Amino acid sequence: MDLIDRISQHFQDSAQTKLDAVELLAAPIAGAVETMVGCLVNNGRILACGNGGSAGDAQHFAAELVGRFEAERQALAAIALTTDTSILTAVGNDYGFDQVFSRQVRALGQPGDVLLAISTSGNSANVIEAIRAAHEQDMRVVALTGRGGGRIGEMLADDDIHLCVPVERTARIQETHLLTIHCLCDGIDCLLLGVEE
Ligand SMILES: O=C(CO)[C@@H](O)[C@H](O)[C@H](O)[C@H](O)COP(=O)(O)O
Ligand SMILES: [Zn+2]
Repeated sequence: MDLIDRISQHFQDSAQTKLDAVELLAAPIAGAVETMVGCLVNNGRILACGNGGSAGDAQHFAAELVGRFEAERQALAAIALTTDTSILTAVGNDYGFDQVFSRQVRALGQPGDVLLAISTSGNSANVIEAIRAAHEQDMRVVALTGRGGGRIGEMLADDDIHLCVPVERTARIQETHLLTIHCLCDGIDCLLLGVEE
């Protein structure tokens, strides 16, 4: 397969993964939008975490809420737990890397806040610990996972929301996570502003 063929295959696979997932994910994404808007209008905050590409996704989401997505609106309260290198190194060094997000959830999270937990495998220990801390703080969890959901899928509470991309390949899961994040941002704007397009 030459490079052009490989690139074409990536585009085909990515598009197909998204098309295959829409039936499964549309309703729970809408539920996640309602949960997030309910949190935000009650002065709650959305905390977001993940590793590697998913750290980038957490930051992307927070940027679109604090800044904006497509429509002009008020700033919305979202914090990526992946950005403060002093906190990440201090907590990682003193308590272990598994605690880098959970410690921040315990510091910042309040009842009624939402944790956006992102893991393609559903098995990252620091994301699992963050979910555990969120439950202790009476926060709701919206989990973006893949590959069947892993341990995260098994630990979610009944009123949490699981958005699991039903494929194995990390790149495809991440690409569908980003689309999902844009659907969340669009849905939040739609409910807050009545944005049509
Ligand atoms: O972006 C990629 C691979 O596409 C990597 O940086 C990937 O995010 C990292 O290996 C993460 O540590 C994977 O963690 P997770 O998604 O399984 O929770
Ligand atoms: Zn990646």
